[in-house]
Amino acid sequence: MIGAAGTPGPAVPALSVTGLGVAARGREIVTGVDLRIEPGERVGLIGESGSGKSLTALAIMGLLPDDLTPRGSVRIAGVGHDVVGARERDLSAMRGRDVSMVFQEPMSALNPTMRVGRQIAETLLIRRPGAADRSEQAREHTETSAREAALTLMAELGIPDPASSYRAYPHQLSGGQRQRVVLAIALANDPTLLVCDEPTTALDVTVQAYVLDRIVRSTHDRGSAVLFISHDLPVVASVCSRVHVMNRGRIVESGPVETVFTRPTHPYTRRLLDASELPPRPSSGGGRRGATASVASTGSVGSTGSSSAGSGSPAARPMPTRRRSWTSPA
Ligand SMILES: Nc1ncnc2c1ncn2[C@@H]1O[C@H](COP(=O)(O)OP(=O)(O)OP(=O)(O)O)[C@@H](O)[C@H]1O
Repeated sequence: MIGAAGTPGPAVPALSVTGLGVAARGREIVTGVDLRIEPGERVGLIGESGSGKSLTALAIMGLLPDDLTPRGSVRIAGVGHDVVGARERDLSAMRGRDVSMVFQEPMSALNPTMRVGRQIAETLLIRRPGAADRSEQAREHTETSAREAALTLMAELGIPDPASSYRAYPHQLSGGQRQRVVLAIALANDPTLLVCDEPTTALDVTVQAYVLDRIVRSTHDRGSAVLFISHDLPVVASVCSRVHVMNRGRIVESGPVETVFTRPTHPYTRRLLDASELPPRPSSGGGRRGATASVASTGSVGSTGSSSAGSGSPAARPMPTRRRSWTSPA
């Protein structure tokens, strides 16, 4: 395990999930999920549609709908309570401060009637301890610094012309720009853990590479751990160092991306890989054509570098750019 600064990390994991289950009307949909993510580490969660990835993510965020019941344990570094069974007040304090989430569709995470810069600045203000109690003058100063911090974040995430984008409403931005605003909100308080659920699936492939690159770089710079959910295996290969494979609510295989994607042991993982756009494995018979292009050519995610998260380079490994919609490998 390697910490964000390239030195052996502390014993406390960023995320520790033990025996997580999610039940609907007594029927368990997610069962016995164990996950551990070290500080600064990026870990993928893959599996076909309906395998339970999103429910796992929502349970980690304490965001399950009322008709679903979690069990087991979800601990996040710096949070003094278990997420499972916590009060809504504690969960809401935790979200945005210790853990943030980026969903597939940015519009669902943004307030359509508020300027985007204001939405980023408010996240900074709300989470700043004591912000509401300060004198008017001190508060004004805090608001000015929040605005400046929001502009800096927007520039960091490659939102063009931050000063004028700050004043834009969500509908005035492109999908890729909106997702970068969501990312800015998610990263505003340097969360311990960022959960990404198909963060680039709705984006055009060229924008996708750029947004992925920003996710990798910005979380690396902050030492934030990432749980990265995707059905797109090349994307997972480009972002993550370890991966968990989920099938029918259970994790069936886990390991370093390089191992799982080249020498899978579970038949379900093999089927997933065979249906993916990853280059053929030596043992897979070579029936599939491998993708040839790498995002390295765009100077983006996965150009070179170590496959270990937080080891100095934010990049993981080359990512083939050809992609298609997921279909069940079964
Ligand atoms: N509120 C609910 N009540 C009952 N079943 C649900 C509920 N929400 C989700 N499910 C079921 O739980 C299973 C897992 O859903 P989940 O959304 O976690 O899958 P997923 O792996 O994220 O799929 P996708 O990649 O399509 O998002 C699915 O069969 C889904 O229909």
